[in-house]
Amino acid sequence: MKVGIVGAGMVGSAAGFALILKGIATELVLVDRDAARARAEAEDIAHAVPFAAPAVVRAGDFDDLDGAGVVILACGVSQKRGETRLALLERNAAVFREVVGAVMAACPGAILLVATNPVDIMGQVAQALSGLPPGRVIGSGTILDTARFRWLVGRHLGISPGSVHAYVLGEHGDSEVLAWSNARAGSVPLASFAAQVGAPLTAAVRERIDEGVRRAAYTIIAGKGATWHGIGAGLARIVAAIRGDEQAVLSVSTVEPEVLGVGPVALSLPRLVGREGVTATLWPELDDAETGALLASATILRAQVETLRF
Ligand SMILES: NC(=O)C1=CN([C@@H]2O[C@H](COP(=O)(O)OP(=O)(O)OC[C@H]3O[C@@H](n4cnc5c(N)ncnc54)[C@H](O)[C@@H]3O)[C@@H](O)[C@H]2O)C=CC1
Ligand SMILES: CC(=O)C(=O)O
Repeated sequence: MKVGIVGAGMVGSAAGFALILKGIATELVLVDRDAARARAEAEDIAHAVPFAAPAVVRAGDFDDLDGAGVVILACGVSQKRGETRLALLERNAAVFREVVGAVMAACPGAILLVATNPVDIMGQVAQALSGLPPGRVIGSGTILDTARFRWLVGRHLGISPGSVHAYVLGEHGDSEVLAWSNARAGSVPLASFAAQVGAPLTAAVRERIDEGVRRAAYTIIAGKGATWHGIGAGLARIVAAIRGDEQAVLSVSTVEPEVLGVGPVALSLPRLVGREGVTATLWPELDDAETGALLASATILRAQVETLRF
């Protein structure tokens, strides 16, 4: 599959590297307003091709996105130390006003995969600017938070994160909701599994894991200025699901007409992802506290959208 990436910074280039190493993209085009950066990243990623599957990697202009099946939008500003994702909204909405029309002119048939923060609202902006059906504009949403959740739970239980079936829902941001009540290890409810392996999920353990997921970006940004490896792998996972028409259940963000009475709003829920993008939302069973937290998250996102004109 031909994949385009607009924004060849840390996130865009990490996604490109993951797509090449995993053999998901056969052609990769990097576009950035800093053309020298795009050329340098393309050359660096191309040097990984001899260690992976055959692929063409190059820098280009918007016109070179022609024929792409997926275009990843990773352009714009990122958080400085201590800054929230929501604080980026106005600046990145201005970037999308420049970029989305140019992408659509070059490849109207592509699925847009948004990584730029605040990713839920940027996905909603991209959907409105592109005029594409909601399922063809996918925000990476909580794919990364879900990975962080599974990794921390797996480490606590001493099992593979791949055997942890648990999701983070709502905003990719401070109001996100860790859905503990329906989480499982293998086919066993999480609390029962934890008791069986002698690693109970006490309130203190849950709080530590919640903090580890919710604050991960802040902690990593404090240490190295930005995050990129995790989201790069997450974006590659979503593209793989599209390319393979997998109908994979992934926590990604799309615009819903309403969530718990709030809308239209984009946030993450478990969704089916395949060749046509998102084709279904799978409403999870949540307890009252989680439902309340999801409603609060939807309300925060909707209030931010209402500050924008697009
Ligand atoms: N969704 C997620 O889970 C995550 C999202 N992010 C977000 O991804 C975005 C990118 O982050 P980084 O790659 O670290 O930033 P970066 O600063 O390294 O890269 C951004 C790139 O966008 C380019 N750019 C800016 N305006 C442009 C325009 N009008 N046209 C073309 N290119 C343009 C810049 O030249 C730069 O190369 C940020 O909004 C960040 O918050 C970061 C990590 C995780
Ligand atoms: C920066 C960001 O959104 C993250 O690492 O979660």
